[in-house]
Amino acid sequence: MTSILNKSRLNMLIVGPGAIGSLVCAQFQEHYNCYAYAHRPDLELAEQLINHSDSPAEAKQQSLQPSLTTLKWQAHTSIPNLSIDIIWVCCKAFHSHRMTQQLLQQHPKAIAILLHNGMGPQQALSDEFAERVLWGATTCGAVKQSSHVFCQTALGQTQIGYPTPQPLPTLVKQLIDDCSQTTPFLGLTANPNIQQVLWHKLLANSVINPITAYAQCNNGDVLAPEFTADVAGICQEVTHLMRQQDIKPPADAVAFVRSLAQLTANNRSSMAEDVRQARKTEIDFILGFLLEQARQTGFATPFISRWYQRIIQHSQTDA
Ligand SMILES: NC(=O)C1=CN([C@@H]2O[C@H](COP(=O)(O)OP(=O)(O)OC[C@H]3O[C@@H](n4cnc5c(N)ncnc54)[C@H](OP(=O)(O)O)[C@@H]3O)[C@@H](O)[C@H]2O)C=CC1
Ligand SMILES: CC(C)(CO)C(=O)C(=O)O
Repeated sequence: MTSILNKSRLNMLIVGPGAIGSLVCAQFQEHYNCYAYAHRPDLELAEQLINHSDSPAEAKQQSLQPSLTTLKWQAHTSIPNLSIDIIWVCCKAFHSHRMTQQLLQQHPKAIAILLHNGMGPQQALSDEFAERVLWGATTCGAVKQSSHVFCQTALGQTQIGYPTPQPLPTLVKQLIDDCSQTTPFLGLTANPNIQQVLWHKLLANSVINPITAYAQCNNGDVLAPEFTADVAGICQEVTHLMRQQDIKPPADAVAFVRSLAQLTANNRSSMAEDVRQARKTEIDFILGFLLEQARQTGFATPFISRWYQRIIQHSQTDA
């Protein structure tokens, strides 16, 4: 008999019930109670996730029918005194610290798993809540298709772990185990070196996101000769900062970033979309975070500084 069938249903709270939040709900709703944190009173939850068994492009080519998953989540405010076991933090990086801090205080049994892009809130929350905070990074992709529908655009991997090596709580091991036995939406795995995973993702986001946001182009356009010097310059600065933090950079940082740009060539980065839709970007948690690291060590970062300024001048900055 599987582990899923042996246990009572646990309560999960999804903070930021957007694209990534809908994947978390789809992944766990059969065996866990999924609640979406209502950060505003008029929040309407999406009802469906369109999921292709393969990449959407491949599915289209092969005329595969997408599968539809009905999302069974409820708004959290309607259930007072609910005891939460797991908090999935799927909001944007600029909401993460305040929301997670508040919810971990309100739910003293809960463990938070942070899935947003960028860096900064992770360390601050671990400093305050220690082993109640797990760090995560996902290569899954999802977008909003209409007001009540999200679409999974990439079936990737979601890695979670503690920033310093220590055993995962039984409950978290159970989640990973359960995921491996059901339809994969998140591809959840444990990684004892999650800091490295997050820094490598930060490297990619430091190059692809600002360039695509500023030039309003697809990820693949970052490979164009006009950006070669910027790609190399940002990579050189980020890898220097990684080494200063004792994080091992990819063997060839430029090749690493270029291969990700190639892999996601027809996609638009999250920052490109945020700028296009005049939404606040996560620049302060990507290049802003790196600028703060550089400031602390006195390392000059002309490429990071230039691209940070470009995005700040180019985008909306309100909360
Ligand atoms: N989508 C993707 O493919 C990927 C996204 N990521 C990262 O995951 C994170 C989430 O991205 P994504 O799901 O795309 O973003 P979405 O915009 O789809 O979702 C964010 C959600 O947060 C909600 N929100 C707004 N304000 C608050 C608040 N104060 N407290 C809590 N929640 C709030 C939004 O609701 P409202 O309707 O009010 O705006 C929305 O439901 C980001 O860091 C992103 O970079 C990482 C990899 C891939
Ligand atoms: C890896 C990349 C650039 C994929 O689009 C991403 O994480 C983002 O858009 O934020």
